[in-house]
Amino acid sequence: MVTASAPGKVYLFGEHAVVYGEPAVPCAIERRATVTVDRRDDARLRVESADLHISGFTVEYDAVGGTAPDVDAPTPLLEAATGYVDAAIEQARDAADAPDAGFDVHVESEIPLGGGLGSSAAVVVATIAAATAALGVDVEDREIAERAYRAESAVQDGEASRADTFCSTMGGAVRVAGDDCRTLGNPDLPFVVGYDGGAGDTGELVAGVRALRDEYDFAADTVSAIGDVVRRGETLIADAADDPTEETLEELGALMNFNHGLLEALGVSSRSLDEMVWAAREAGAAGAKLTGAGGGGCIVALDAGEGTETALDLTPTCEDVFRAELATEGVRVE
Ligand SMILES: Nc1ncnc2c1ncn2[C@@H]1O[C@H](COP(=O)(O)OP(=O)(O)OP(=O)(O)O)[C@@H](O)[C@H]1O
Ligand SMILES: C[C@@](O)(CCO)CC(=O)[O-]
Repeated sequence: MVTASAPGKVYLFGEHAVVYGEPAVPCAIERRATVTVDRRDDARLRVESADLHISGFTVEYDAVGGTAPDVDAPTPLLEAATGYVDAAIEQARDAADAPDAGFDVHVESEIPLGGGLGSSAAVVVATIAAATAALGVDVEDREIAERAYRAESAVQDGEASRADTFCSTMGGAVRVAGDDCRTLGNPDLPFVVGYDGGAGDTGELVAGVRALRDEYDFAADTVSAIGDVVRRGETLIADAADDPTEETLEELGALMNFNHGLLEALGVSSRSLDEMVWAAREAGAAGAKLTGAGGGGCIVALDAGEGTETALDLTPTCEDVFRAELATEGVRVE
């Protein structure tokens, strides 16, 4: 039995635009997905996740030959339950050259599903790390990240960037542009997260932005403008390494506000996300924006004081609010 965990993330800047090669800066946060795998004697895969909203639901199916799982549940639900774990196990088998390896997989996660905190990336990264360790192969972090990207990309029909999976693997703040993935160290940023209890469909939201960008030059320009915001923002990250000054936080916050406006223009915000963003700003946050794919889920604000937490607590559309510590450690075998 091997257990591995990997962190979720918030985007300081750059989601969606990163799908088109612009840079993005996600930061790993101390909310982790933990995956335990057990080798089986056969080639089957059994996935168990307490966090999926299909209570008591486990799936067991033949991993070889694509035999459909023998359970009475609608296909989309099944795909949601198994898709990412399945693709991650496929990557682990490939890394270990063990195409017939079967596993019992147990997933536990502190990351809300589809809420913009990178739940799928964390599950995929932790699954690959646990399963490769169980198969006795030593896989470097960069290879885990690349394989996790391939797994996400396969599930999301090729519409994924390397940002979520690289960040979850490496921890800290990272910069991703296309296949250029770098670590940026551990900025000391006072992240506050507000969660509306909802979720967005990443695939649909990414497809929506693509359609806008194809139809309107100004939508393509909006995507490029997000890239400009990121290029400006990343120059401030080094200043935020240790006890950032108020000016650094103010400028980072202003750029986050700008980034949110551009995402809003691309149609990926929602009323509840906007309400939480405004509650944070009015409470004195240096800046606030949605994080991740959008549509519903989480916002991230920068506020070293108590104001944003108090204001979000009082915001009717906000279901949960918490201070998010940077996860300096990425994936780890426990
Ligand atoms: N604990 C879990 N157990 C099993 N599958 C999970 C778990 N958490 C996430 N997933 C899978 O990931 C999917 C959500 O991934 P999706 O990329 O849509 O959102 P996200 O990663 O949380 O948000 P974002 O991409 O906006 O950061 C779920 O539908 C499920 O298939
Ligand atoms: C919307 C998006 O940019 C981030 C989702 O967390 C999609 C991706 O980068 O794969």
